[in-house]
Amino acid sequence: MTSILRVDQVSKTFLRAQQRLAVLREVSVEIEQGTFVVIVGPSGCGKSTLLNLLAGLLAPESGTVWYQGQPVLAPSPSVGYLTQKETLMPWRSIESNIALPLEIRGVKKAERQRRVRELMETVGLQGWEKQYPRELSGGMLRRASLARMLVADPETLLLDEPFGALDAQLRLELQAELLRLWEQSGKSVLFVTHDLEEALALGDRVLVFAPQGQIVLDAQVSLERPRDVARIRFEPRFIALYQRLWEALVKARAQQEVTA
Ligand SMILES: Nc1ncnc2c1ncn2[C@@H]1O[C@H](COP(=O)(O)OP(=O)(O)OP(=O)(O)O)[C@@H](O)[C@H]1O
Repeated sequence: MTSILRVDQVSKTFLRAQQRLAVLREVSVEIEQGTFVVIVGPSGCGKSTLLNLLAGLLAPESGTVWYQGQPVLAPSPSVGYLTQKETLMPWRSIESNIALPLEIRGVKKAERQRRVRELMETVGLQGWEKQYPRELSGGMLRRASLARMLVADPETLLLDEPFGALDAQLRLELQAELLRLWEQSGKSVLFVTHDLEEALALGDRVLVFAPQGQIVLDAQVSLERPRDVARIRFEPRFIALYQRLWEALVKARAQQEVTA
């Protein structure tokens, strides 16, 4: 299999209270084309920073991030990024927020409208086209952001805790929808979550990060597909994998306490 994303010996620091804080230290990881890879790890271990580097929003201090064999120097239309924080524009209606990536690419209005309607239906937001972000619940805003990320059909998706704030039912619905989209499209996905059940229900592979992006476990999730996200958690193999992830996470947290 060919890797679509490659992080090669990447380090990143931030300045905090006049001190250099090492957030990623010589991190190397490869993501194979078409796979669904999940990252879990304690808060502050550098997951979002890694996604920012992969999205071309930050530059590494040393090492290189590669996308399809080219160094990443700026954001690319081939890579969709759903950040942890909502970034919908408050002055634009939901449909015009979702249409924005197509507008930027100069897609004609009729085609924009067709794609936006299609995506709004996919994420269950039909009827909310003319509303503004302030009129939507947190879950609906997430769905709108998901639609905006998908509208221009990027080949690789970076998702940072996309379903964290949703109620359990909606979360399962959107997980199932994302899996369906992914299974039909052959896209590559890198997904960050704190929820181990979500990681195992979705991923082909789960990476457990410790502080500074150190990988304490790289686990293949050999559960059959397509998956029923609601039921898969009751399978014995799922439970065994959950236990492995949990133990790795405990180890990662212990390292965090040592470095804190
Ligand atoms: N722009 C910045 N300036 C200074 N420090 C930063 C900046 N961005 C992130 N950090 C710090 O870098 C560390 C890693 O942050 P990051 O958001 O990558 O962690 P994370 O693993 O995604 O955490 P969480 O699970 O809570 O989202 C944190 O200590 C954070 O405070």
